Amino acid sequence: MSDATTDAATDEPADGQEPWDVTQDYFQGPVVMRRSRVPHETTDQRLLDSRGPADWVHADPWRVMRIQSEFVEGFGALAELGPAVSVFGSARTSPDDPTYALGERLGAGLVGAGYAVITGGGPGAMEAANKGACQAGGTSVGLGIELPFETGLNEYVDLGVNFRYFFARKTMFVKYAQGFVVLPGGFGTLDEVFEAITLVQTQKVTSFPIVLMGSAYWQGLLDWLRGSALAAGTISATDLDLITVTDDVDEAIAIIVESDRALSAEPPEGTGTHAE
Ligand SMILES: C/C(=C\CNc1ncnc2c1ncn2[C@@H]1O[C@H](COP(=O)(O)O)[C@@H](O)[C@H]1O)CO
Repeated sequence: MSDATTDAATDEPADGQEPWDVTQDYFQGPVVMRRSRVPHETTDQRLLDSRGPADWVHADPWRVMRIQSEFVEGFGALAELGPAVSVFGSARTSPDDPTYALGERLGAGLVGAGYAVITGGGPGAMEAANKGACQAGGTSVGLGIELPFETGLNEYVDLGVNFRYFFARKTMFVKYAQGFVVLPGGFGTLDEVFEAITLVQTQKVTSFPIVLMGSAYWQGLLDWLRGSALAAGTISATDLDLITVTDDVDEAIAIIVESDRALSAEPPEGTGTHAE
């Protein structure tokens, strides 16, 4: 669409029209422009004009809108979820691996204790926890992530949200869960565990339980945390208390239930005991 006062192709004043008055202040929201800064087109013109390069679609301000929309969609989908636990674990755990059966028992047990199960919605350990939750008749949630190799949400997800950005998705895992249970996993799982530990350790969130399942798998990491990180003074002994390790599904669930109960008995947010 072209403007009444300029020729669309050249931005010059159209025949018989007055040029833009560059002696007048030009207001664009809070911005004031004068002389050479006075634009030759209005904001509406730029919005309604479909010609020209489309590079702006890939520019950061536009990206911010997409990021914002992921938060809005995620909050909207999960706001009424009720009590939930986020379960993490390897995307590569095969259905015949004992960890898969552990994930199924965990998913079912969490449902039995009144929790929805939130996972990354992918294959492996995520699928196992969703399967257990789904088959136990509970709420099985998958927060998928757009990856170059598309895997899609596993078939046991009943409520799914697909994210483009990892950080928006990670907010949902924390915001809507009463605790984290972590099955054996690789880099993705480690990232999720350590982000949770960091949030609790720095008191950026109300403390929540982080339970690692599979003691044999996690032993090497715990040894390193004690033998290297603690020994070097990069973490403190109390930081190690932020995680619990167990092989027992009932114990993992009991830890979350107990923490949930203790938190419910605490004064509500805003009374000085919680971090913003
Ligand atoms: C590797 C394969 C598929 C990957 N698909 C994923 N879908 C959803 N979420 C994923 C996926 N991969 C990683 N994640 C997240 O990280 C954790 C698992 O990562 P790990 O490196 O496998 O431990 C998991 O909790 C997800 O949130 C095809 O096999």
